[in-house]
Parts: sequence; C-alpha cells; structure tokens
Amino acid sequence: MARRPLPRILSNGSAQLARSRELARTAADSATDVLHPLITITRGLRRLASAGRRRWAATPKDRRGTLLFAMASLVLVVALAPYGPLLAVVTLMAAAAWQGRDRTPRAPEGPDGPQAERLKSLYEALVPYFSTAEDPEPLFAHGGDWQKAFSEYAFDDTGRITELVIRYPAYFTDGEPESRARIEHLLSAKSGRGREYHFGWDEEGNRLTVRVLAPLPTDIAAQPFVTAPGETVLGFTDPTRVQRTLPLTHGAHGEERRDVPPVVWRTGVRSTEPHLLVLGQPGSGTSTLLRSIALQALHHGDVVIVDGGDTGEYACLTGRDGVLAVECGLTGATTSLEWAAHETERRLIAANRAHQAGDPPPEDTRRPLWLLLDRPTAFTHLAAADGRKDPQSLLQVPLRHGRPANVTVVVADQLDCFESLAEPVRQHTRARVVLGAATAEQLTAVLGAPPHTTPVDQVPPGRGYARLGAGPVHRLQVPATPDPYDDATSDAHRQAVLDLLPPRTTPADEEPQRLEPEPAEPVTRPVFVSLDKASTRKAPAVPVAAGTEAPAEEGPADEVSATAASKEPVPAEAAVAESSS
Ligand SMILES: Nc1ncnc2c1ncn2[C@@H]1O[C@H](COP(=O)(O)OP(=O)(O)OP(=O)(O)O)[C@@H](O)[C@H]1O
Repeated sequence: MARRPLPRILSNGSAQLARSRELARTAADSATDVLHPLITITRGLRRLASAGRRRWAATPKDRRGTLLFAMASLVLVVALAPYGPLLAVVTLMAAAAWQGRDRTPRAPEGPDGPQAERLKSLYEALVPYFSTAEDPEPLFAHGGDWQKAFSEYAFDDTGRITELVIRYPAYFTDGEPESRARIEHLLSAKSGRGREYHFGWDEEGNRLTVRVLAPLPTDIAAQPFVTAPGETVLGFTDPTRVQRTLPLTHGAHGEERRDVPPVVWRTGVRSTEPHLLVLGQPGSGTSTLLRSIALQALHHGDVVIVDGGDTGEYACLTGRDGVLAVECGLTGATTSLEWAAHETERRLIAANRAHQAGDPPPEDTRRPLWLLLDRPTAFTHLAAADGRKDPQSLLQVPLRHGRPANVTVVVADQLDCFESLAEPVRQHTRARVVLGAATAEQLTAVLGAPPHTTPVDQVPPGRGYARLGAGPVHRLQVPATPDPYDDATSDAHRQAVLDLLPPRTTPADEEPQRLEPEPAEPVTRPVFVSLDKASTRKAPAVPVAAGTEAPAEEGPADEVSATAASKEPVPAEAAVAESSS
C-alpha cells in the first residue's frame, strides 16, 4: 500500500510553528507602529465620551434642558458657519489626540541617588581586582567613571541590585577559579547577603553578568511525576539551564498547578551516571531524598533499603509490594548486600547466556533493582569494632557491573563522611547531590565543579546542588517527602506520601526476620528464601541471614530451595569475561 507523506506541519511542525509565531509577532509590531495615531485618537475619544457622560450625570435634572439647548445651538452654529463642520472635526480630533496620549510616567533615566551611590561603591571595591599599575587607560581606577564599567544594571523595590553587567579588562585572569571566586565573593557580599547570585562569565567578551536568583519553590510535595521508565526526579531547579518542565501541583493542599523545571536522573543500561551519591549536613534532607527516590523506583522496580541511621525513617516502606528488604542492623545489611552482589552476577550471567543464544535478555534480569543505602559509614564503624566485613565492600559488584544488570545503587551519607566512603562508592557514583549548607570547597570536592551560584548560609531542608556526570551544576530543591509516621509531618504531606506507597503485600509483622537481633556468629554465606511477592513477579529471592530461622508462615520452608542453594555465586569478573567473550 502506498504511503502518503505526512502533512508538512506534522513532519517539521515545531520549526514551522516557531517561524509562524515570529512572523505573527513582527506583523503585530508593524501594525502597532502604523496604527499608533489611530489608537491614540480612539483612546482619546473614549476618554472624552466618558468625561461627557460623567458631566451629564453630574448635571442636576432641572438644568439638563438648558444644557441640551446650549449644545443644540452650538451644533447649529457650527453647521451653518463656513467650514464649520470641518473645523469642528479637526478640533475634536486634536482634543482626542491630546486626551489619548500615553500618560504612564516615564521611568527615570539612570539610577537615582542611593542607587548611583551603591554602584559607585561597588566599582571602588572592584578597583584592586580589575586594575594594574601598568595599565595606561585603566577601566577601573579610584575615583574613575563607574558608568564605563557597568553597562547594565537593575534594582529591586528596596534599592538592592538584582542584575549587573560588568566589563572587565582583558588581562583579568577569568579562567582561574580562585580569581573568579574572589570577585564572586566580593560582589555577593557588597550586593546584599542572604540572596543567591548567578555569575555568568563571558570570557570572550570580558563581561560578567550577575543575577539574583529567585528562591526555589519549597511547597512542592511528593506526587506522581510525569516521567518515562528509567527517569527519576531528584528535585526542581531554575529554568535557565533546563528546558523541560513537569506539570505539578503545589501549595499547602496541592490546590495550584504549575510547570516546573526538574532535575531528572536517568538510570538503566544506557545511563552514563548509573549510580548516585547524596551527601549533606545532618537534617539537610538526605533521607527524604532517598524516600522520594524509593517511591518513584517502586513504580517499575524492586527496592532494598539499608538504613545505617537506624531511625526507622523507612518503616513506611516495610512489607510494601516491591520492597524486598528494609535493613537496620549490620547482619541484615551484610546479608542483603551479599545477596545483591550475587543477584547482579546472576543477572549478568543470565543476560550473557541469552545474548549467546541470540535471545532477548530474560524477563527476570530486566526489572530494575535499587539498592538504597542511608549512612552506610555507620555500619563501617560497627563492622570494624566487631572485626567483621564492611558492608560497603559488598557494593563493589553492583557498582561496577550494575548498569547492564539493571541494578542501581544510591548512597546517602553525611558530608563529613565523604572520606570514609569506600573507594568504589566514590569512584562509581557519577551522579552527585549535596544538600544543606556547604562551603564552595566542599561542593567542588563532591561535585567536581563549583556551582555558578553563591552558596547561602541558611537553606531550607531539601535545598542543595546536583550534578549528573560532567554536566552543569544545578540548584536543587527536593520535593517534600516526609516520613508519614513522624508526628511532625503535616496531614497534607502525610497523605501525599501514603498515596504513593504501593499496597502492602507482606504484613508488617512478618517482615522482622530482617530486623531481628543479630546472631552471635557473623554471616558468611547467605541463604535465599523466595517470598511470595518476589516469586509472583519472578523477582529474585530475598535473603535471610544464615542461622536465622524463617518463620513457618513466611513461605514454603522447602523453598529454602535446592535451586537457591545451588546458586553458588560466580565472581563478577568471570561473568563479565563471559559476557565479553
Ligand atoms: N525537601 C524537603 N522539603 C521539606 N521538608 C524537608 C525536606 N527534606 C527534609 N525535610 C525535613 O527536614 C527534616 C530532616 O529531614 P531528613 O531526616 O530527611 O534529613 P537527614 O539529612 O536524613 O537528617 P538525619 O541525618 O538527621 O537523618 C525532616 O523534618 C524533614 O521532614
């Protein structure tokens, strides 16, 4: 059957639409210019008519007859006088043009007194940084002309600078981060602290643009985000660097709708940043971000949570469909992570066999598996004190080989524990988030690049910066996703989180095998038990600590199965070698 080509508007619709919009805008501008006198006269006639109406209404009824008679006489005289009608029309048009003129007061040219004073003091403060003794014609000199250096400026209602374009001499070392940082620090201090500034360095044109950034919205609560599978919303940012927006509800009760630019992190086999590291000061919202990620991950995948903080902040997820484990103890954490390492290897081997047989990857290797670790360094200290294996060491396989196996690792910890994180964690987490107050040095150390905005001292919880791989550093506000079991949580936020939780498939009191007191003996080999919820979707078996008896009602005891027992772990290196052969 012959195919008809798509109409042009559908094939290159967006370019054509943009062109049409541009044409329409130009035509409208030209028409406004041409019709400007007509518009002014019409506006004037309207004003004259309404003035006449007001006058008529204000005239007492007994005098209206006299007024009417005077007007009729005037009309008669004008009509009978030579050129009378013509002169009357010209006079009326002139009066209408005068009445219809644009009366909005013109903005004063240039800054007023205090504003000029502010700009001058800023100029003087910059002199030592932007001048040298050898410069014969310095752009910056004490007592010099600030207007030559500041080509554009804008102020807010309180008289503080909101935008400034600074020309600087070509010899200023704008390629050196230290030189930039000195200028940025000075400008943010002199222009008013407590606000966030964006600095745009145009190295080619020797221009620095300083802009005050509006605070990011803090009233966005957890909600279903419109994203594709494999996309996770970390939070929201400025519209300057992100083109895409998400339709969101916000406000105390989700009563308003708005499109907001998100920071979207892509995971899975094609991701270039398959694992995430979140760092922050205590109370900055790292657990909240993990909870937000877990709720999104549960749409398409399974989740294992390891909570070194042991504050019960993930209790709401226990027993939910897709949540394979919520571990708060060292033994449980170790067992789960051992299982996760074996599961990664199993997936790699299964996918490799399928590749070799020319089949698509098996279904049970494709469902995303998420390992979410909150404060794993707490377990590192415990394990060291107990002479046991550091659970972080078990992350090596999921981190190195997780991407093709659809295994994603998210680690959250405190900023000052950065050095205590295991080398593979620091090496393989190319997506990074820093929440809460942090110095420029800390941000650069974690993100690998300084943000283009000034960090502020006081930030709301969930505020920070995100960087995906080698991309730009984004400001970030995490959606409020509080612990619904926390008394301090507002009803609206509690309900928002509860609405996103998957149904309970395992009663909460059947879960504690993973939360039970730890056995005296360290676990060396995990035993796998298939829980109903895992087996129904052909998800991997869930680990139970060796030496811990599975409760009778937990699942078929005979499912502590030969298959599972026979799943002797294959080293990841072997699996990878096999897959590449
Ligand atoms: N994005 C956010 N919006 C609103 N409130 C938030 C946000 N993130 C965190 N909070 C609030 O801040 C408080 C601390 O959050 P959270 O427990 O997630 O921080 P944390 O970094 O994990 O702290 P800790 O290390 O002490 O557990 C909580 O009351 C939480 O509800």
